[in-house]
Amino acid sequence: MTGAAGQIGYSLLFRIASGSMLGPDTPVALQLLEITPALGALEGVKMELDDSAFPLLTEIVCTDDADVAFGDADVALLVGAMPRKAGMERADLLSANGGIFKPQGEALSRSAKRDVKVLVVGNPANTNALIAQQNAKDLDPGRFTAMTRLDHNRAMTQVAQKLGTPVTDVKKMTIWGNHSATQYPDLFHCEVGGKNAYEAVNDHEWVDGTFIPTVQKRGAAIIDARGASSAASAASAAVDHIRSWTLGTPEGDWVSMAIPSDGSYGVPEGIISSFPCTCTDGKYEIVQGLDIDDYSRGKIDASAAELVGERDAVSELGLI
Ligand SMILES: NC(=O)c1ccc[n+]([C@@H]2O[C@H](COP(=O)([O-])OP(=O)(O)OC[C@H]3O[C@@H](n4cnc5c(N)ncnc54)[C@H](O)[C@@H]3O)[C@@H](O)[C@H]2O)c1
Ligand SMILES: O=C(O)C[C@H](O)C(=O)O
Repeated sequence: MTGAAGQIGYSLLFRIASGSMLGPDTPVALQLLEITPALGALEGVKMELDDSAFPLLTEIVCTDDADVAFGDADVALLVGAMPRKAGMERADLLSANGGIFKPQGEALSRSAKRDVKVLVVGNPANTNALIAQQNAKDLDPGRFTAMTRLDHNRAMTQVAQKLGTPVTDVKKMTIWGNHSATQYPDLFHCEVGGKNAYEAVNDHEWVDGTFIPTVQKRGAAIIDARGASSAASAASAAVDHIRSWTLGTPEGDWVSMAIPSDGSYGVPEGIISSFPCTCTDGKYEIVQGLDIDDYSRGKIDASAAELVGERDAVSELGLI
């Protein structure tokens, strides 16, 4: 895990060590990366992990060397990133993150297991994943994913609350596109209690004017309310993403993962965009054959266009 002394790390590490991510029978060795000035704080987190006496936890390594952190890694959680600061232009943000994700991609390529599962959480997550992927010349590009599971979980709860049902009744939620305000949470293919969610809601105004913007802007709403970005829920979503990828998705359901596009659903090939995915035997696959109407088409295309713009910007900066 990178950014291990940060807010998300403080939640995520304890969930992983307890077995939530890889199951109750899988031992966990943690290799934690931080920038040199944060190694002291990271040592404090290690002390607390030690003090929790987790039965599954076999080893904790704290380092500022990416090759040590990624050495023989089965799972790489790229959480540390450069946050947007007041007055920062998008190109500045992409460039600052390129300085992190380019060398980390190179280190993953040198040091991680060939079948490493990479999840990028640090924002802008999709494009940071693309930068890491494009600089990991000796790894299969398909190993690189970005997190839209938090958006997926947020969308599930919004629709469950609207219909007054438990969240366990919500199946086949899909987030399309970028982890940004252009993302498209899709109720047309979602099911609640076995019924089509859009029809069950039966309120287009709510879908268009409340549901979609609430999910799209939830990150900003958390920042406004907490004075800091989501951390425990982001950690929980990262656990969910890797658990689904590793242990599989249940029959009759799917999850949202940002993965390299193969051109499915008209999303330009190569960008790392969110799709409905099933996972079996440690492999993910895009759910095929969904009907996309004009309303959804416009929203999927808008988010894909934003990702193409980000890809072109990092390409111009020489990061990919
Ligand atoms: N995809 C999502 O759904 C989602 C949700 C919430 C937050 N985020 C993003 O996750 C990231 C982390 O959030 P946080 O709240 O934990 O932030 P934070 O600032 O609390 O922690 C980030 C940590 O990363 C470390 N770091 C910076 N550069 C590093 C590098 N090169 N190598 C290793 N570590 C490095 C910092 O020292 C810091 O400890 C942010 O970019 C945030 O926007 C994404
Ligand atoms: O860190 C942010 O900007 C928000 C975060 O990505 C979130 O969705 O909560």
